[in-house]
Order: sequence, then structure tokens, then C-alpha cells
Amino acid sequence: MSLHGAQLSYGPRTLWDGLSLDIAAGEFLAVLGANGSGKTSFLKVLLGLAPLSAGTVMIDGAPAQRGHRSIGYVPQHKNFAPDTALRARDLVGLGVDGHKWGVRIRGRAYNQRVDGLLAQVGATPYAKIPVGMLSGGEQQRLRIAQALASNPRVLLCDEPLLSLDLHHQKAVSALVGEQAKANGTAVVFVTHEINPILEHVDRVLYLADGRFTIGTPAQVMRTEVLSELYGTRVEVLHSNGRIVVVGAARVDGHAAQEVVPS
Ligand SMILES: Nc1ncnc2c1ncn2[C@@H]1O[C@H](COP(=O)(O)OP(=O)(O)OP(=O)(O)O)[C@@H](O)[C@H]1O
Repeated sequence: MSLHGAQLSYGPRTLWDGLSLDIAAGEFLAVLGANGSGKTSFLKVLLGLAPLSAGTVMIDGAPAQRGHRSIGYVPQHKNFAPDTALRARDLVGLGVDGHKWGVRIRGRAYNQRVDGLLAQVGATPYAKIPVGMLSGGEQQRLRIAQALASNPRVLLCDEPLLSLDLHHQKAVSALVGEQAKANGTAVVFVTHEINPILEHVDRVLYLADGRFTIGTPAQVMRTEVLSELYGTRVEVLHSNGRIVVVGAARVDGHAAQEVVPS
């Protein structure tokens, strides 16, 4: 997956410009930045849903386009309607490659694949419950299982940890990290909070006020680098293996994160 000289503007506002980036197979890229900095728009470009204003974007050797077969996508969380007539395992089944097994053919391979995915996200106990009756976090785990189902070459995740408790944040992060390393999936993971995924992240793309910086977490998550990016003093503190960005409220969008753990 690669972008070359990429620019995205909406009217007079440029979200980013001159963005060139190769994301290798097996690489885990975290996309960070304040509300409105263009994280979701970055994913939309990769999905072929938002055209670049300049530059090129290639996915798996072809220009980004809607419905690309190589892509698994975990959209930003929205709850299913309470009366959605789809059981948890059916939702995950929709992600299993229909070209191999067919959605209607519930053969052994299909069932084994769905069972394995449900187990991986800890969803086995509620496999037969309609999705609209599940909690936000339970629904989110199913969406992740669905996105992984086709063993995609590229996995795009938009704030997938938001409605998860700490235990499931860790489990899902590990699952996505393993998908990258064991299966060579290139992962782009949009998040406000780097700490739950820190051990899996290879590089960070940090967006701010129409500018960006790219590098390893150690290169990017530094006081000098983020202060330069924001054009204002931002402190990056390292405490008990956690990274805390302290600065103006607009810096990372979550005021609560700006409290240094004691
Ligand atoms: N289709 C569009 N037309 C015009 N402006 C848009 C469009 N899509 C997004 N924007 C604007 O671009 C900016 C970036 O939006 P985006 O959703 O990418 O931000 P984000 O970094 O994902 O934010 P958040 O953390 O709040 O989810 C916002 O100011 C948004 O209003």
C-alpha cells in the first residue's frame, strides 16, 4: 500500500499535503491526531471513498477503489438497531470469503472458520444472539472478527478500541498485531490512544493542523517533535511504559488522557 505526494483538501481546507508513505506487508501503522485532523479521511482515501486532491494511492498494486477485495475494514463504531435480524455468528460469516464457500453454503470449513473467529474475539458465548441485543463492546468485537474473516492483505481500523474495556482492548490489539506479523497483513489503525497498541506499532502517522509527521513511536512521540508539529508547547511524558501527551485540549482530543498517571 502506498501514497505518493498525496493531498486531501475539502474546499479551502487542506487536511494533509505532500504525504508519501509505503506501508509494507506485515507493518502496523498507527494514525494519531486530534479530532478533525483527518484520520478517518485518511482511511476513506485508502478505501477509495474520498478522491485525493493531488497525488496517488495504490492498494496491493492497484489504485484505491471501492470494494477492494484485499481490504478488511472495521468502521467507526455505530450500534446496530435493536431489532437487527442477524445473529452474531451470521455477521461474522458475512466476512468469510463468499467466493470460496458461498454465504448460503454452511459447510464444515465455513463453520470452523466462523467458530475460530468468534473464539479469537471472545464472542463464542453470544454467537447465537441477535446482534442488536448485544452491548457496544460485544458488537465491536464481532466487527473485528468479520474484518479478519477473509484474511485481508490490508486491514483498516477506525478507532476499534473505543467501546471496549481494558481487557478486550488488549485482546483485540494483540489479535490485530498477530494478524500483521503472522499473516503479513498491512494494518492501518486509527486511534486517539496509542498505549493499548504501543507494543504492536511499527510506525506512527501523526496528523495535526494540516501537517503530519511519520516515524517509529520513539521518533514521533517526543516533546520536541510534537511541539514542532503543533506549533505550540506540548509535553510528551513517559510513565510506567505509557505515553501521555500533555498540552492544549485540542492536542489529542481526549482531555482525560492529558492527566499524568501517578
Ligand atoms: N466530505 C467532506 N466534505 C467536507 N469536509 C469534510 C468531509 N469529510 C470530512 N470533512 C472534514 O474534514 C475534517 C477531518 O475529518 P475526519 O473525520 O477525517 O477527522 P478525524 O481526524 O477522523 O476526527 P475524529 O477524531 O473526530 O474522528 C473535519 O473537519 C471534517 O468536518
